[in-house]
Amino acid sequence: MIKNYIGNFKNLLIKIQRYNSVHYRFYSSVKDYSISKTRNIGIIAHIDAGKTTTTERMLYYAGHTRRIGDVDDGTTVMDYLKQERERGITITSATITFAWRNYRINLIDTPGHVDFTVEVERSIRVLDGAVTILDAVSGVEAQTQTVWAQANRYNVPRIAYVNKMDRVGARFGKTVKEMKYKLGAIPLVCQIPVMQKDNRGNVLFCGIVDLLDMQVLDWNKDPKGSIINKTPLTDKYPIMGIYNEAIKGRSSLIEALSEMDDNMLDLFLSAEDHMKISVEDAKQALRRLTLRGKAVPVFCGASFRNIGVQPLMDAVIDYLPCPLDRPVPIASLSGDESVEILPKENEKLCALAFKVIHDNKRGPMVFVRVYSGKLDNHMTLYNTNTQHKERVNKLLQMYANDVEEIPSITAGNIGVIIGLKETRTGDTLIQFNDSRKSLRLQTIDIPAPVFFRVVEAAGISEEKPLEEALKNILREDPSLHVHIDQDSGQTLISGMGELHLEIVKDRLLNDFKVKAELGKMRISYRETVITDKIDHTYLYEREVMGKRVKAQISLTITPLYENDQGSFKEGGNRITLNLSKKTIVSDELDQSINSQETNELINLSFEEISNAVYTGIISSLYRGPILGFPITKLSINVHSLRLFGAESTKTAISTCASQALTDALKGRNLVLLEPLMNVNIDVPEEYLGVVLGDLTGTRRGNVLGLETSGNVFDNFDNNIEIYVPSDSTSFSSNNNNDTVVNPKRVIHAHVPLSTMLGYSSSLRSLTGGTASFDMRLSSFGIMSDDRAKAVIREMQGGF
Ligand SMILES: Nc1nc2c(ncn2[C@@H]2O[C@H](COP(=O)(O)OP(=O)(O)OP(=O)(O)O)[C@@H](O)[C@H]2O)c(=O)[nH]1
Repeated sequence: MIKNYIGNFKNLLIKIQRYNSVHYRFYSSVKDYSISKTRNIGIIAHIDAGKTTTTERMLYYAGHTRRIGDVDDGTTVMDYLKQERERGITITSATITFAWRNYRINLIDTPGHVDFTVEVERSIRVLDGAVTILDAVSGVEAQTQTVWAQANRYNVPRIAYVNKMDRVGARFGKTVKEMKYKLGAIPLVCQIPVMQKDNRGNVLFCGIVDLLDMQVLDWNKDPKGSIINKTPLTDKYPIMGIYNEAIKGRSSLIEALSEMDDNMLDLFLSAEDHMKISVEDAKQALRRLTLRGKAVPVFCGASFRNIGVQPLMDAVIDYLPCPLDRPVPIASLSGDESVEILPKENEKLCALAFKVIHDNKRGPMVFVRVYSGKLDNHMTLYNTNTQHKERVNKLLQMYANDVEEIPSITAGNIGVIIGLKETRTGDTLIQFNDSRKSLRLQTIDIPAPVFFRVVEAAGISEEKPLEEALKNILREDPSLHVHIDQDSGQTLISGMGELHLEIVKDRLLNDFKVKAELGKMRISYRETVITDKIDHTYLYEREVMGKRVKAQISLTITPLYENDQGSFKEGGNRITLNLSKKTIVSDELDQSINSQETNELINLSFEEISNAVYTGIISSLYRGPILGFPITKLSINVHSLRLFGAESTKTAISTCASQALTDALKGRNLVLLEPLMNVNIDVPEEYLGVVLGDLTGTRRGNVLGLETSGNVFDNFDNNIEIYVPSDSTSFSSNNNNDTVVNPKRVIHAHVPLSTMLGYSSSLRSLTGGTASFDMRLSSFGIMSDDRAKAVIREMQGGF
């Protein structure tokens, strides 16, 4: 027995020496759970709602950590990038796996800041369900609405957690109301808060009532909140009013469930009393409705005080879907064909790389969700986007900044691959010997970057490391773009916001240790032409390596209609190739249209020729004639291409297409466009005037609407009646009554981005930190002559 023990210990030491960053854990193993016992969930919310604080508690209660990390001290497990700890915000989505009630939870913590919405979107893409955290004082904030809409786009079932119930001014009922009014959700309240007065008369949040099993839960026995005290709620309970409120809450919940769920309706009709409906039946009905996206179960707590987190973890298991509960993903094959990707281990492998992180020791870490089949260690893969063969060196399970090596990742699970050299965020991976080489899972749309900065190496010896570092950052972050300015030769890096590029700078200098300088933050403008219609034919003729290359292209350019955003991929333009195989090739001797197939005359397929034309048009759109900003808002229709003789190459065709477009725009009425942002500002009534004045004055904002937050509930046309616990009863926080104290107004406006630089700090100083805002690119608008001249002067003054 002792021998055995020593033998095992030696093995363990050998393993530790072999790979010193693998941590062998003795708690909460998460292996071998079936797909139905897996939950891939995310936490989405407004900045500072308490995502990281809540997640840290989840890890602690699941036994994954031995102490509770604190955002304010910079000791959290989830925010593990140096910049995240320093700034106390989440930038990259850390993925973490832990076990709860014998289920495996793969949890993705997502950033709340508006600059990182792409990060949220790519996480939502791979989630099966989400926990929305709301701040009980601020309620539903602007960014909550943004992330809620993102989750709607992917039909992600959600539960909600109203956090910070311990704060003065916390109002659970008002927050529930706002969920219905502002988010368009049907919130079903599953818990109500227990509030109690202390000796000094302050009302404190000290527990919750579970409306399903009618028990009072408190965490008073253990300051770390590991022990939950449960007491059945009866009419003898010492806090006045709470029993009646709970009865009202339970009957409303059962009624709402019966209105929406047929099984529950049957039970409801046959039961004499809603109290007789079992907890299990109610839970099942709630689960069915949540999975169908019909309702959102609502819970409450104060994570920072260690109250309410374990019931939330239970709710993740009870109400959020396993991969089998989700619609089967459809992947595209070449042409119009598509295939269902079944979540089964014995199917062919199909995985999506949803995140790439560069790790100094391990190299690129590719986070994947396996949709079907099984991904084994050392497998040879095929990346259908880059069309490269890739080899798996190691598979890892992540525990935030801690890892465990695993032999495989099965269908429905999330893990990390080490060893892939070319894979980027959004790529589809299959097994190398799979014949479905064009199989692609749907990827996310990435909004156009609106800021850029020049980045320069501090010396010649730093150029290579800078190039390498930028390459790695680009693989990680698809919302960043790097390109070389043709006139100045400078490298420009563009992204989604000021903070986004600030973090890139931090990472280049501190993580990648590159000596580089970054120029001023600049707005990324666009260019377009004001015209009715341009018909243009262009002849390209060159001598290339002793051979004469000749091609002719005809195209038509028209502006896109006001509401037509164009295609993301095509930079807000719409490119149509109206080429048919029979009209492409002409014999030089006989200029008439030749009826032969393309490949009989030249060595290129029709697809290669079309791709070359497309690439040429795209490259020309990338750099406009005024200041070299991308061209946008055009519809370009290429309707004829003639190749003369058999010598045409793909490069020659691309160059012809690119020059045809540039030539067509020469001497036309070209204008500069500036990014216009959709701005939503939550502001207390007393600061409304000052914020509006600032917005419509120097910031040139155009106010589209004003709403009152919270009180407009009745306007919402949603005929399911929902239960809203009163915020005015004796057990509720601080004796607030239902009338909104400090009501907030929501300003919706269109504002040029150029006037919104540094807006967070000026809004903070205008409102004493009581307002919050959310900003997204709406469109690109034409600039006035004066503004355009000023921008041209500024840009020509150098970067
Ligand atoms: N009073 C109180 N404060 C809380 C509670 N939960 C979180 N906080 C505080 O709120 C602040 C923000 O918490 P985080 O957990 O970093 O919020 P987050 O949503 O992860 O923030 P981002 O990652 O930046 O989006 C910190 O100062 C926390 O200590 C709570 O239940 N009560």
